[in-house]
Amino acid sequence: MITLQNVSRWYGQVIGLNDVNCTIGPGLTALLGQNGAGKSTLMRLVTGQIKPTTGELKVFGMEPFANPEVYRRLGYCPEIDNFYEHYSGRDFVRFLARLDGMSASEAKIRTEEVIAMVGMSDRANRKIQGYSKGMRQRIKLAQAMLHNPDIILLDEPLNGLDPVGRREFIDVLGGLAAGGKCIVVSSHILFEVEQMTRSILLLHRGRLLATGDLRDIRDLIDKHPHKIRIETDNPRRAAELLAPLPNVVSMSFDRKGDALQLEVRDPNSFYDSLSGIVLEKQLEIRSFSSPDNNLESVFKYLVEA
Ligand SMILES: Nc1ncnc2c1ncn2[C@@H]1O[C@H](COP(=O)(O)OP(=O)(O)OP(=O)(O)O)[C@@H](O)[C@H]1O
Repeated sequence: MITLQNVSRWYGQVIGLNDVNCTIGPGLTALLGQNGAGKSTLMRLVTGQIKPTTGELKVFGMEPFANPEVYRRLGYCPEIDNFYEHYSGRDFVRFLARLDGMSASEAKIRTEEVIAMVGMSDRANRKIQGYSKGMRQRIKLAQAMLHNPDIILLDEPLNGLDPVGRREFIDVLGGLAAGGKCIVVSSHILFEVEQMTRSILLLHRGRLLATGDLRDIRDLIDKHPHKIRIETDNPRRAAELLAPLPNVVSMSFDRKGDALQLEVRDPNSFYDSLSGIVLEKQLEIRSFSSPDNNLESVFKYLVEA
């Protein structure tokens, strides 16, 4: 549905997207990258708001810039909110349906359909100004679906959502993708994307660093020693019990003496062994965390790999 061939976009002296080649088809694809990676630039290019400086961009086989034929089949949820806050969600969506050219009765029917698709039927009469972030995202998505587009792009839709809201919204997106739509979602948070899809485009400083299955990238990361921090009242005992495990590469104590830092290979099998030891030897652990489980580490691994 979307193809980019050697697409670059410059903003004066600044490069927003650098020689990107990719195709995006039906299903849910995540654009993953840190701030400034080029995610919004790619979305603005695909939605025809800006033109590539060089290269060829096709959406449904056509150039999207200033092309209403493409716009009719695209839905877009920008990162910013731009609602009439004193409208109810239902009135807002119906108003946009009318702007889209639907008759009053068509607009009424279609509004109910899209509001139901995003699970807002029972709450859409409340004023938008009192909505949670999750409800705002749902209404934004509802209005983007009014004209039944084949491609829907959402810029950082999970920002600020609590875990329940995030799960629910991901389920709504998953449902649309399963129905054959092409859903493109940008995010800068790795674990958010992992909950959402396996299909990713990894952007870094305007370049496409990796595409495909997130699990392959995970495997690549897991080949490197993985840092794990275990907080416990007795780090020495923890060290004694964990040192014999085959995947532990190194260990050090935290200066305050209440944590153990480890480097392990194959973190999943380490976690399996850890839970066995905790139960069998009654090792008390307050918390454990993996400072490596973030996007920066992914880039570090990929760039250095
Ligand atoms: N209108 C603009 N004028 C000048 N530079 C821009 C403009 N828009 C984006 N850029 C630059 O292009 C690069 C890519 O920005 P872009 O907004 O696409 O990244 P992003 O991944 O969406 O990041 P963010 O999550 O911060 O929006 C950045 O270096 C940014 O500063």
